[in-house]
Amino acid sequence: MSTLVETIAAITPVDEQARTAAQERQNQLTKPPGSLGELETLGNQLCAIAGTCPPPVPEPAKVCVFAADHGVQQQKVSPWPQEVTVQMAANIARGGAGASVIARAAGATLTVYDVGMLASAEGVVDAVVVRGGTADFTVEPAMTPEQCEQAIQVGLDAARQAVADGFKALVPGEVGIGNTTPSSALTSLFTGVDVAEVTGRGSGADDAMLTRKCEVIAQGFALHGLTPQSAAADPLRALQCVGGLEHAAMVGLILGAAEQQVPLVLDGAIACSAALVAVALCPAAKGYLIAGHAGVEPGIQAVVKTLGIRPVVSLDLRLGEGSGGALALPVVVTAAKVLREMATFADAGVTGEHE
Ligand SMILES: Cc1cc2ncn([C@H]3O[C@H](COP(=O)(O)O)[C@@H](O)[C@H]3O)c2cc1C
Ligand SMILES: O=C(O)c1cccnc1
Repeated sequence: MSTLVETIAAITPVDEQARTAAQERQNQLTKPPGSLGELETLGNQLCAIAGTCPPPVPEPAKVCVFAADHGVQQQKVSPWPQEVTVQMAANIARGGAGASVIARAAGATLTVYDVGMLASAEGVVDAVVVRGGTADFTVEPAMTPEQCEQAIQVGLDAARQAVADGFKALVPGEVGIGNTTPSSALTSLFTGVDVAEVTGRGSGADDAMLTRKCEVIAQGFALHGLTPQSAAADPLRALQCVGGLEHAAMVGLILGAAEQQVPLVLDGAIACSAALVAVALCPAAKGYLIAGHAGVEPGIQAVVKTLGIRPVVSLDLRLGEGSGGALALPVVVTAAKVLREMATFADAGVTGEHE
């Protein structure tokens, strides 16, 4: 079981030579060059991740859903009662949630990990860091440094186990009532974009609640002395002060995927905010990230812009749970198959020269 420090040291940048080889192959395939658009870019990225062209087909995939509760919900930042986290974790594990259905449709396996809900839930892996979840970050740091480290380790271990079990792509998912508030806090810190611009209605906040979410985040920043500069200098402290246990676990999953050199297909605003922390900790991890979808939460846009990645699907989702990442999986698989299965001009006897 290697630690976060060892994992970061083991992550290598993706292979740019393999990306170049992939682009050359794209140009030999029986299509006008560039005609498969961003599917080509995605296929090329899969080659860079695997270090080989054509790339392996990234299936089967595993969706790892981390479930936790949030002390900041004491400030009423979500319209839903906190017990919904446990209830939904059980529902996701049972197969009845949105992400369960979408993962099934994509042929992906989904596992739910409890990293700190109010209570245990049936069918959910016990990886509890602290029962009851984080502390209210308007009063004290959300996590102790040890809790934060332990939650990251849950994600790292989940990634390693998944790859050891034969999974070829990973999707981070989450459930946690109130978790769009810590997500917006992290996204604002690591993009430098104003809190108001990256904070949305989450699971249904009205205007008054939306305003309160922004105020609560500002309060947290003031209490913990957090600025984009301090977050960049010490990303773990920012995560520990205003993040959530599931955010920390997703940071671990993302870094674990990069270490294992498998593609990591991001979900919505919450997973995207964790990706920013992972990349702040280890810039080389960026090359392994695929933006699953462009959803409704405004934070997603700020993240994909900062990371320079383009969402695969855009269907106005605002669910989380890993749903948007899972929905993108068939497209990611297709991008690999194009490079593996399309005939070249030479193979097919099609004239490749043109004016
Ligand atoms: C029934 C239900 C199912 C969900 N599945 C994901 N979320 C999503 O909504 C929550 C975040 O939004 P907020 O910050 O507004 O609480 C998280 O649980 C997230 O996974 C759900 C929310 C609800 C209510
Ligand atoms: O973008 C998301 O993942 C999201 C949006 C709203 C609520 N929960 C999650």
